[in-house]
Amino acid sequence: MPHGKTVEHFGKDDKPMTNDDVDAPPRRNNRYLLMRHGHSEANARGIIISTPARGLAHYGLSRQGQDQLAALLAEWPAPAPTRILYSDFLRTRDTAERVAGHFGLHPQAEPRLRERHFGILEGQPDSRYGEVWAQDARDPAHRLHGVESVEWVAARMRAVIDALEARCRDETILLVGHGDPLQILLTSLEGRPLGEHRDRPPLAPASLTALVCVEHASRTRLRPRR
Ligand SMILES: O=C(O)[C@H](O)COP(=O)(O)O
Repeated sequence: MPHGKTVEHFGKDDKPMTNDDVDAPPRRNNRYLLMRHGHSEANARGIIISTPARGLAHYGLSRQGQDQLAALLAEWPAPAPTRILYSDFLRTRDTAERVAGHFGLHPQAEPRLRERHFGILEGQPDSRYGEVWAQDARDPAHRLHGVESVEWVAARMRAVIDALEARCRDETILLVGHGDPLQILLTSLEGRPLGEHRDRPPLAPASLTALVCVEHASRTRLRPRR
């Protein structure tokens, strides 16, 4: 399959979008859209919020994140989801509920989509991600600072896809999650070494990535055409 920038007509209203990456994927029963939550209060404060104790009830979308969601929903650059699963952290729940409301769906909480647990770095400045990511590149099984290993994150994220493949057919399923877990999932699905997950361009808040799909043999980062 070719690599490079292409334009593909993709979506219920046939809006063209760019895709920066085209890979040969396995055939799947469903189409998947991966979404990072909108900009959050934790992102705004530059801190790591990775534990259910804090993340389930606090640190929802910032004003910037709410605006990102409104803009995305005004010009949704993908097929309409038929099912939405989300990490039950507040920032992802809020994101999922806004998308679900727009499409008239009832989103389902899926704890396996939660943020990677960053151990003793919880509440620390997000500048500390770098030391974990550096160690990830050396050893995807490491638990430096008590963080959840890349291997564990990959396993629980892959399990979500596997379960959906087993029970759903021909659906467009939106998974709303967090930066590291989604990057790790993509790296795993591409069959690349898990330690390379931060070699991918970072997924921006409120970004949408299509993981293809029955009809379309490509993996596509989606953007409305400006
Ligand atoms: O990838 C990252 O920078 C962190 O996982 C951020 O987590 P978040 O997506 O919950 O902000």
